[in-house]
Amino acid sequence: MNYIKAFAPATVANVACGFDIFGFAIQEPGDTVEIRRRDEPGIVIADITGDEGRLPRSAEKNAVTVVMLHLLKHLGRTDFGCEVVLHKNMPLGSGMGSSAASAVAGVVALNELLGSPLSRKDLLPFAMEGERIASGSAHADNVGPSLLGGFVVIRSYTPLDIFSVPVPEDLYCTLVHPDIEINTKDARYILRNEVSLKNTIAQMGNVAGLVTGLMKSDYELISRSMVDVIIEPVRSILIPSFNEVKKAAIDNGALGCSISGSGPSMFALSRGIENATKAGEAMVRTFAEVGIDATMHLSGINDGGARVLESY
Ligand SMILES: Nc1ncnc2c1ncn2[C@@H]1O[C@H](COP(=O)(O)OP(=O)(O)OP(=O)(O)O)[C@@H](O)[C@H]1O
Ligand SMILES: N[C@@H](CCO)C(=O)O
Repeated sequence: MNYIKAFAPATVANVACGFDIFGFAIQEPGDTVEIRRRDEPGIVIADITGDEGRLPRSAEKNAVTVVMLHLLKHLGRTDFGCEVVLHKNMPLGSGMGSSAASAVAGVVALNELLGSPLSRKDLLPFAMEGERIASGSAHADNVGPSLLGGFVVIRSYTPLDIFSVPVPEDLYCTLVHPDIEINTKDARYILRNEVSLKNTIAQMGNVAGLVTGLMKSDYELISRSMVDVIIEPVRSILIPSFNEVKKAAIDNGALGCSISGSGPSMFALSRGIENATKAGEAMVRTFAEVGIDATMHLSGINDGGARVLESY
């Protein structure tokens, strides 16, 4: 094989109460990567589309290629060379898992080109290196679901222990991206390192409630559990009209609404596509009231994750 084209989806990380431990994949948008074998060793970025020239062109600095360099080193394939074209289909600093989608598409494409020496799950630590370069933290709650699909729990980082939770079929996500930018690095920097016992107890109850609600298709329990008493109160100040947008989603039929990843995107979960549409439209209208354009993405939970689109 000489050529692979792969797609990796956007993701919603944290899912309200699960900072760094919960994430799920949506259907669209996502990044697409094309890689082509070349005779000389080394990885070269030949082109990037959709980034308005903002992303690094050096293979050591871009999430899409950093993960490939780590994988090649692990496999002892320093003789290998390829050319990479990245198609960015989502904004940077969006809270939609933009850097993660590039990293996952890159590592999946390269693994396929090399004849699939590693399983999907074994690619995770390499994909996490893309997050380290993008935000200074190798969190797995975007790369995990983008790679594996579905709703993912990271039970532990050391050792890495990740698993999937089944979700109700009629669960829909509305992801709304206001036209502003927040870097994950900055949004992590403002968090406190200490958490009170009272908030820890409340958060643990909601984490257990959300997983149980998803597994039992108990929409009421999902709704009651989409509460974040630790991260959201700090980060929501970075998003104009956060409280109004959240209220608009819930008043219009959403089960719950919170920050997607480190923001500024906000997501809502709803039972059924009609509620999800109504909630999303209300969220977009509420951002518009303060002069902010917002884009809505409506999707079921993507249970397949990244996929190879073409190979020859
Ligand atoms: N291929 C890539 N795609 C996106 N960002 C990249 C990529 N490679 C490097 N970066 C850098 O990562 C930073 C953006 O990452 P950040 O984690 O803040 O955004 P995000 O992935 O949209 O957010 P989140 O992880 O909250 O969903 C930018 O500084 C950007 O230059
Ligand atoms: N869990 C990470 C996700 C970033 O998308 C954070 O909230 O910083």
